[in-house]
Formats: sequence, C-alpha cells, structure tokens
Amino acid sequence: MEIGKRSSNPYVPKHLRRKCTPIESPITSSKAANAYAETYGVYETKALVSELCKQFYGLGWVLGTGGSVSVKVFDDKESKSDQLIVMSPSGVQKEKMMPEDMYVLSSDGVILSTPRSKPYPYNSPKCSECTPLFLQAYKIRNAGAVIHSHGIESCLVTMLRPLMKEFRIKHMEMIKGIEGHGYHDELVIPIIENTAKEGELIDSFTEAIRSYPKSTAVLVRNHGVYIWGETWISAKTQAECYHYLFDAAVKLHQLGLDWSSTPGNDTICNVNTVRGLSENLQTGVRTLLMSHVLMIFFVLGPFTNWSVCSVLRDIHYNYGYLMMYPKLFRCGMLLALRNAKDRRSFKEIFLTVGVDNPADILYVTDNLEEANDAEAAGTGGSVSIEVHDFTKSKSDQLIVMSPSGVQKERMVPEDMYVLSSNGVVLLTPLPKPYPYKFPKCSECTPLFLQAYKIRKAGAVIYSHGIEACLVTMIRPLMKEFRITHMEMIKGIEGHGYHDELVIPIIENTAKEGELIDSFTEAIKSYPRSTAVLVRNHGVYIWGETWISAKTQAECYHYLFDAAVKLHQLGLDWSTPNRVPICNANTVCGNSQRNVQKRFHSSIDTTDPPQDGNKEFFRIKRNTQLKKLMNDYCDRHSVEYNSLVFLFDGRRLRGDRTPDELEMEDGDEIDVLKHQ
Ligand SMILES: CSCCC(=O)C(=O)COP(=O)(O)O
Ligand SMILES: [Zn+2]
Repeated sequence: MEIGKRSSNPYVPKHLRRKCTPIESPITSSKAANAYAETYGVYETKALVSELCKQFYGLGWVLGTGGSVSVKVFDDKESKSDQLIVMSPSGVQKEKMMPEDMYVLSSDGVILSTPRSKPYPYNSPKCSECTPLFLQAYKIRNAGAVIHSHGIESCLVTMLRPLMKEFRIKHMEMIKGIEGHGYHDELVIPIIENTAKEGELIDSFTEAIRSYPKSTAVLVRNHGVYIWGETWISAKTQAECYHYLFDAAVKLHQLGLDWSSTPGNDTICNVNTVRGLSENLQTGVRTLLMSHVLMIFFVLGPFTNWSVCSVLRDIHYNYGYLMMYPKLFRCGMLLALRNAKDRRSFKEIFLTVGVDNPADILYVTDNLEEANDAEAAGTGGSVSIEVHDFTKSKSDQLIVMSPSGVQKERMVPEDMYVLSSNGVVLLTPLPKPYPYKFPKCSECTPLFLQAYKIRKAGAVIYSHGIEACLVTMIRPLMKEFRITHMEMIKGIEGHGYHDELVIPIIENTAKEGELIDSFTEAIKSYPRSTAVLVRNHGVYIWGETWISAKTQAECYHYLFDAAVKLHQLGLDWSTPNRVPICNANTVCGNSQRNVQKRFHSSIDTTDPPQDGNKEFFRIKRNTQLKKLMNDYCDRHSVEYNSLVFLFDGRRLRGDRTPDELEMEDGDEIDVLKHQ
C-alpha cells in the first residue's frame, strides 16, 4: 500500500482519520492509530477499567490475578463495531491497576498500545488471556463491555451439579436485572467445560453465545463466568445480579432447597444485593438535610423567584459542606452543618468556592453566631435555622428519594429526587451523558409514601440483603416471619427481649409498584411491625428517623441471617428452645391457620409413639408415598391439591418411596394447607 494514499484506517474513528498522519501498516505501527490511542476518550476508558478492576477485586471477582475487565471506548461518531477496546493486562494484581497499565486494541483485536514494563518483581506486560473470548462477545453480541469474573459463587454453582450444561433459575427478583428478563422469566445460562488455558475455551464459548442468544453470560465450569452488556454500566449491573443469583443458588442448596425447581405459590424463589447501606444512607441523610434547606428557601420559601440550577457543587469542607449554585445563576448558597469550623474568614471561604462578591451568597446555617459572622462578611443575606426543627410537621416535610436503576455506590447528593410529602416530584436530577440512563425516581416510591403517610415514618429503606430474601423462601407458605428469644429483637422499635417479633410477608409481583395493595394492607394489619418482607425479593423497613430506620435495618438483617443459620443447623428459629426443625413448631411458626395437621409415617412399626399432635400411618418401604398422602386426605375429607406435604423441609413428591428418600421408622411428615 502506498503511504499517504490510504483514505481510511480501520483502527481510527472516522472523524480523526482526516487529521491523522497516513498509516504505514494497518497492523502495528500506525502512527494515527497510536495517536488516537492516546486521546482523552481512551485515557478516560483506561481510568474506568482500572477503577473497575479495583472495585471487582474488592468483590472477589478478579483475584489471584484471575478475571479481567474490558470496555469499548465510546465515540458517538463511530459505530460500535469500530470502536477501540481497552483491556486489562494479564497475570497482574488487579487491585493496583492504573490507567497506564491498560492495553488498547483495535475493534478486531490488534494491539495498538502496550503498557510500559515495570521493574522486578513485576512480569513483562501481557494482554489478558481472555482477549479472544472478549472479542467474540464484542463481535457476535455487539457488546460495549465484557467482564470475566472468578467470583467463588459463579464457580460453585457449576460444581454443585457437575453434569448440568445450563444454570437455570426462576422466581428471583434479581432476574429482572438481567437484560431482556422479567420476574416471571426463567434465567438460563449455558455452562461450558473448563480447559487448561483460557484461550482454548474459544470454540465452546463461541458456540454457547450463538446457541443462547438471550443470555448475556457464559459460565465456565470450575472456573467462573463471562458477562457482557451494551455498556459498562449494563455489564456491571448484570454482573452484580448474576453473582447475587449464583450466591442465592448456593445458599438455597445449602438449605436443602432446589434453586431451579418450578415454584408455584408455595415454593422457592429469589434474591438481590445492595451492600454499603450505611454509606448510601449517609449520602441520603446529607442530601435530606441539604434538600430540606434548599427547598424551604428556594422552592417553597421567600426565594422562589431566584434562578435554581440543579447542578450543585458539593465541596467537602471541614465537618460540613459548602453548596452553592454557580455564579451564573446569580445566587449562591452555603450550607454549613452543625459544628462546622474553619479558621479562615468568610471572605476567604467565599473566594475558594468561586464567588468574588459575597453579596451573591445566601448563607444558610443552623448556628446563629455563624449567621451573624457571614452577614458581617457581606453576604447577600443570611438565614439561621435549626435544621432538626423544621417549621413544618413531619407529615408535611419533604422527602428525598434515591433514583431508580442506578449504580448505588456512585451516588452523590445531586443524583437524588426531592418529593413533596404527598409524592409530587419537586426536584429531578439532571440527566447524565451516555451510557447513563435517563433519571427515574425509585420504583419503590409509592410504597415508601405509604410508610411515610400511614406510619408517620421519617425514613424508609428497601433492602435486597440476601438474608431477607432467604427467610421468605425457606418457608414458602408462611405469611409471617416470627422469631423469639434473640437479643437483637430489642433493637426493633417497641420490642423487648421477651417479645416475639412478627413481620408480615407479602408475595412478590412482576413490578415493584404492583405491591402497593398487599403492602398497604400489611402495614395496616401489623401496626406493631416496622418492616414488611417481600417473598423472593427483600424487605421494606422504616423508622421515625433515619437513625431509627438504619439501626432497625441492621437488627432485622442480623435476625434474618441468624434464622437462616439456625435453619442450616437444623434448628427452628421460631421456637424459644430452638427445637429441631422436624417438630411441630417448624411448620407453624405460629401460623396455626396454615397448619392443618402433622402426621407421622410410622414405617413398618407396630408400636407407634403416643403423641396427641400426630397421626400415624404405615407404609411399605417401596410403596409410593402418594398412597399415604391419599389415605391422609381421605381420612380428613380434604382435596389432595389443597395440601402440601413436606419431609425435612422439602416438598414431598408422591412418586417417591420411603426407600428412595432414606426415610426411617418414626420419621415425620408435615402437612400444610394452601391459603
Ligand atoms: C489464576 S488465573 C488463571 C487464568 C485465568 O483464569 C484468568 O482469568 C486470567 O486472566 P488474565 O486477564 O489475568 O489473563
Ligand atoms: Zn479466568
């Protein structure tokens, strides 16, 4: 090819090609390509991939050097199939990744930029071994980002059922987080067999992604998982959901439950994880405080005619925060939290926030002395308020809500919604550029509003903590979670050590908003409860203040976790003396209306124990249990379909025999009645 004549370079976006020096070779030494590989967009993507590596290391997804991350360099002037690719390097400490450690590849996998070598004991740089697989996901599925995780849960689910070629799971809320799936969809992920080297997976991997067009992941047995999405946000969000589902599957298996069984009303289902609750809460609370002040003065108060811009500059400032509108909008606001201290004069402070004229500033503080000082420094006005003593009653106070479908760990105050007490959205966050989605207020809003209204809550939390989900799945027919004799019950408002804690459980629906009726009924019917569990989903918790909601949330999660662990240990969480779970209390956990009867299948015995709670049946070891179940129904004149038979906490199938289930003489079967 003649140098200088080439009109287009496949490795460089079109808008840059004109400016670039003609390339010498399309493969390696393209100056144009290299020049492009140094542009800001590429640098930004390198920084993003290195940040994700650190984050995923913390989650246990990329550790022991295994696992890798790759993101396409977004460029709106280039079709996605031509965009450059940033790849993490191979065999490195992922938590130490820096932007300059990254590889840049052309869309078809030619290395355009290699990181510099580092001194001993670092190895020479090498591009991720996963590169050929990532390239297939980019090419065949038009992905914008691909993640390879070694998360232990992704490995374990493939090992628990070593012959299975697919991972299948149903009725788990977090399935909704996987692209193209709703709550009622079954999630199916292909499993391919591992090979000695990552690159050798290429054929089976390619076949899997072609054969499962609905799947955005491929599991590799005894190894991990590959996950991709249209953007890095989609890939990361889905990766969180996939790991949550794998974790739930492993835990359900430990609990003796089948994660892939087709659940009816009465069987198993799902889970989700939003960790770092306390950081989110802190952000929420900070925002709550600021937004109250903001709204009182700028929207509802005397300054309604001032220009309000939603872009806030939030500067951490000693113990407090400075918040101001850009000068462009002719107003500034500075909010100092209680105890904010600074040795500098107010004039100096104003200069540091970019306002030359103190008169442009409205200074808001909860401290009268500070307000006086600020006014003396020439502010346009100063207001002293007691931040915890708003002029309005709690039922009239504004509400700050977190947005929907976002990366919760990246939340900043300006991402929040502000609602009136009756749910009218007063402030919407500004949209962010691609690949962020258009802002949307939390789908939980209608339910939160009910807790605010009916229970006069000051804060509401909705948690997908996996333990909250599991407690509802272990006893699929129970309409209440009951627990007694646990110290942490004292942390729940209105409860002492000797009180039984009772939380209503409502059934999950395809959409969050559809829970509204059962949620409202539950909070009205259980006036003592400050929580509502949603089966296969999570828990709503509220309190008089954010501290109360958060403290109770910690106690509730502790109690759910303890219940799951007691169950794993074969103990019944709902009885004071923690009797073994085969005893009568297991099934009822109070709910007498659910418990029809328990009977005892006394197998091949002539001397059944005398126990008034039980009935005794005799059956041969190789006779199908449906005979015994039918006998029970006949004896009580009830429909077979109206009952559920459980053995060792698992649903009993009529076509099994006592031999197959290794039943022993004296074993007990629980009978529950459908509601
Ligand atoms: C213990 S890591 C073995 C190789 C592997 O599975 C892997 O994911 C390596 O990825 P890298 O990006 O470090 O080549
Ligand atoms: Zn790997």
